[in-house]
Amino acid sequence: MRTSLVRSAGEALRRRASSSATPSLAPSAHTLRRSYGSESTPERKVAVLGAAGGIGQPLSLLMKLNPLVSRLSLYDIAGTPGVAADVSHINTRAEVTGYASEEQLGLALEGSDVVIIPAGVPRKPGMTRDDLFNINAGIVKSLCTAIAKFCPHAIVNMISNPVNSTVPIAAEVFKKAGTYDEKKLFGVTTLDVLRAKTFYAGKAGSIPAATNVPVVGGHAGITILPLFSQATPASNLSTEDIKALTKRTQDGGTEVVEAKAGKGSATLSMAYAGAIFADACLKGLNGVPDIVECSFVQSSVTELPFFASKVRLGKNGVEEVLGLGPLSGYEKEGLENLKPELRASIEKGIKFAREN
Ligand SMILES: NC(=O)C1=CN([C@@H]2O[C@H](COP(=O)(O)OP(=O)(O)OC[C@H]3O[C@@H](n4cnc5c(N)ncnc54)[C@H](O)[C@@H]3O)[C@@H](O)[C@H]2O)C=CC1
Ligand SMILES: O=C([O-])CC(=O)C(=O)O
Repeated sequence: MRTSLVRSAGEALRRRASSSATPSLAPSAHTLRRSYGSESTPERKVAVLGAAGGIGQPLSLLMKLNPLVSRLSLYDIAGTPGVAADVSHINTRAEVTGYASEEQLGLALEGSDVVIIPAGVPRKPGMTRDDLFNINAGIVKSLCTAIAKFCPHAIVNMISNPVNSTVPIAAEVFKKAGTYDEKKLFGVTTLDVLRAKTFYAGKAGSIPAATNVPVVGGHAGITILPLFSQATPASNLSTEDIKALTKRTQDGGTEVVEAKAGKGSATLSMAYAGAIFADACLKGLNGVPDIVECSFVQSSVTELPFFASKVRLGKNGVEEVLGLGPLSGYEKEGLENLKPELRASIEKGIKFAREN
């Protein structure tokens, strides 16, 4: 039956395989200890909600490859069995289970350490992220209601747009349920950071993987504020170049939406970004020191209640929300300009959650 619990199709096969002489590509316990610095790698359950979607599928694949994950729970309202069966055949540590209907959402969530949410509709050309609000706000609200019930202590990585509103919606749902922990709710803005790094490296001639650029604010248009004055390695790009890089970073999502011409928005780069951020959360939970990523979180860095900036991750989620550091005149101006839009999106989310 479609709605029945989809135990990973290859479980029996996998058990047989792991007890056979088949060489495993999964890292040995020794490698794990070496790589992650702790005595043993703890059991960690990660749930992906919206796992059969454009982001969900490659993200599920990447989480299956992550040696920090021991259980991978894949939930979607459509198409989960195929994705779960497919991903489950990869011979890595995580045991995969698929859940294909709302009645199974509780099982999907129970015991989760990290819940990643890429469920919801993506943009088409001509739309803003806020145009997704009417559909995605309800989806996020119902998923977060279930999280409050079945895994109230999980870290939540919100990908569904508009992130500037869906994170405040999640916070309100958790507050209503009495489970809100501001240290555990994250809007995923990692893709903005990847774009800023890539575009900057292209212009400055630095190695993309060795380039760093903090991105602060929010996750839509001008609310995305890359701080190229803090980029490393430093360069002496012209003001015009910095303005063009800023605009390209802010419009990065739209660039992909237009290139896909009606077939959705960023999925592959977003899956990579989501996997990087979830990995950082897992490392933080496992006590790996100095894990810092930008994320949209409850914040007192500005007068806005939620704001993206660098965040130090630890055993309880957010360990410290870091300040903005020194800003250029152009960035200070960008910061002031983004505040009204970001405030309005936050308030829209809060209002929706309180009234529905
Ligand atoms: N934070 C970010 O940087 C980014 C966010 N996004 C956002 O991520 C979201 C997903 O994008 P795509 O994967 O491309 O969309 P998609 O349409 O390909 O996949 C969405 C999936 O969510 C599922 N879904 C819908 N309602 C659900 C529910 N109630 N419970 C569980 N699953 C449900 C659908 O069945 C579908 O499989 C969109 O809102 C998009 O705007 C996209 C790119 C970057
Ligand atoms: O632009 C979109 O709609 C999807 C998104 O958030 C991104 O790619 O940054």
